[in-house]
Amino acid sequence: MLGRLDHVALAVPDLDAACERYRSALGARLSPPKDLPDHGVRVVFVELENTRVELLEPLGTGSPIARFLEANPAGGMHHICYEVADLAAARDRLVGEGARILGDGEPKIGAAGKPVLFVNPKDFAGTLIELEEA
Ligand SMILES: CC[C@H](C(=O)O)C(=O)SCCNC(=O)CCNC(=O)[C@H](O)C(C)(C)COP(=O)(O)OP(=O)(O)OC[C@H]1O[C@@H](n2cnc3c(N)ncnc32)[C@H](O)[C@@H]1OP(=O)(O)O
Ligand SMILES: [Co+2]
Repeated sequence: MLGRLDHVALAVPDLDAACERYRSALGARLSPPKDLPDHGVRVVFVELENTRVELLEPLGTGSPIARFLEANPAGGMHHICYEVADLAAARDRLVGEGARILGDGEPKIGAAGKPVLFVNPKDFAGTLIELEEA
């Protein structure tokens, strides 16, 4: 069911500061910042040869990463995102395996313009998983 690793996401308290650190200390290639009000985040991608790292800052009130940053004020690894060929089939399979899909269970359009879903971290070894249709 699993395709390639699309991204690893880091929640950061200050996106501009994180970008500057990645740019100057690591020589990283960064995407332009993008606001995703539907998801409550502002995002920049660090482009790598084999995958991407997603830097996330809270946007607006009720951001899903706000509480994470309260618990981890310096930031930290927030989720991993796997590609799947068929998101509805992947969701149905996971639900059949007893995993809980977050939200209303319906896909939303993610930062790459593709449908995404999130799986409860309590059902996957404490790691929040995002599934993205390839
Ligand atoms: C889609 C756009 C973009 C993209 O790539 O395309 C993105 O990736 S946007 C990413 C931001 N969106 C989301 O994360 C959506 C899914 N997340 C959620 O619905 C919530 O963040 C949720 C349910 C995972 C946690 O909600 P909340 O923070 O309100 O809950 P608590 O603080 O009460 O935590 C409950 C419990 O879960 C543990 N937890 C929270 N976040 C994580 C995490 N990222 N990884 C692992 N575990 C997490 C937290 O420690 C609590 O554990 P407990 O043992 O009960 O103390
Ligand atoms: Co993501």
